[in-house]
Amino acid sequence: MEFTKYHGLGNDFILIDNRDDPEPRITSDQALQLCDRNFGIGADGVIFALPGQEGTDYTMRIFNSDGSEPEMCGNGIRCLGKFLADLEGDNHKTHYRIHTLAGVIIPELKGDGKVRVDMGMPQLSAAQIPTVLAEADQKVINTPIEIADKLWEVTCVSMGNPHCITFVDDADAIPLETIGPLFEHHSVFPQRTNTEFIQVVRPDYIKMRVWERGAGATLACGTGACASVVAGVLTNKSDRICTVELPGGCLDIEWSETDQRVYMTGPAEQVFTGKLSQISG
Ligand SMILES: N[C@@H](CCC[C@H](N)C(=O)O)C(=O)O
Repeated sequence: MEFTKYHGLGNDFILIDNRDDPEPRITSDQALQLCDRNFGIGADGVIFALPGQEGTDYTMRIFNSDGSEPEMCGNGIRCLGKFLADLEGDNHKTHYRIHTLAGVIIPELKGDGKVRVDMGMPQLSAAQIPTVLAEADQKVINTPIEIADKLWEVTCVSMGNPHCITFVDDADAIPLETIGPLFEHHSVFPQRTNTEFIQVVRPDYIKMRVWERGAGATLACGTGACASVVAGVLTNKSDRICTVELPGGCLDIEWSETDQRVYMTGPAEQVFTGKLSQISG
């Protein structure tokens, strides 16, 4: 089976051409093996380009590196946009309507090589995130939660997948490997959560470190960057148009006042193609 490796700011994925079959060619257990950085190809996730449904061009499904299936992936959908264009060749489309478990998401290939994505509207009620940190129809903004003997004020946002955002003075000082899993698996998040630690450099420039559900510390998270700007606006800490600096580079995010949708612009690069010689499971 052929595959292509892409990354978006160092958030890396194995892309599989699955356009002739609505079922992913490999199982979640096999995805876990392929993502292993010593015994497999190495990646933060496996992404499938599947046939479209409900009037869309294609469907995206993704497995995290632990084999779990998230609803959406921001860096991944930019990579998918580039992958589809590469597969379609010279006459490729520039906009794709992609069916995901988080609804229809639209990546647009720009002339400068970047990909701008209409990420849809953020969801803000506790039930939508989901979390039990507030009543089902209430927002979670600057809500205290005790983790590792410390009170953290968190703001929760769903970009189709769950995000828990904390504003800190120094993002580099956060011990991600110890604190990240405590957020991810906390009982107030019934579907676990992605966790972002945000340092506001200026209202139009924030610095983010992320612990991803099902993947751990990654170099970038597109849905996390979108959720963090939404959280910044809700807490009066950031502008609606904001650059997010991640360990792997910068993303430009806009939470539009006009249509309330979030737009993300950033790079996606092909790294290599390969063939799987064997895969068990
Ligand atoms: N890296 C991604 C998010 C991937 C899914 C996430 N780990 C989850 O389980 O929700 C991004 O760029 O958005």
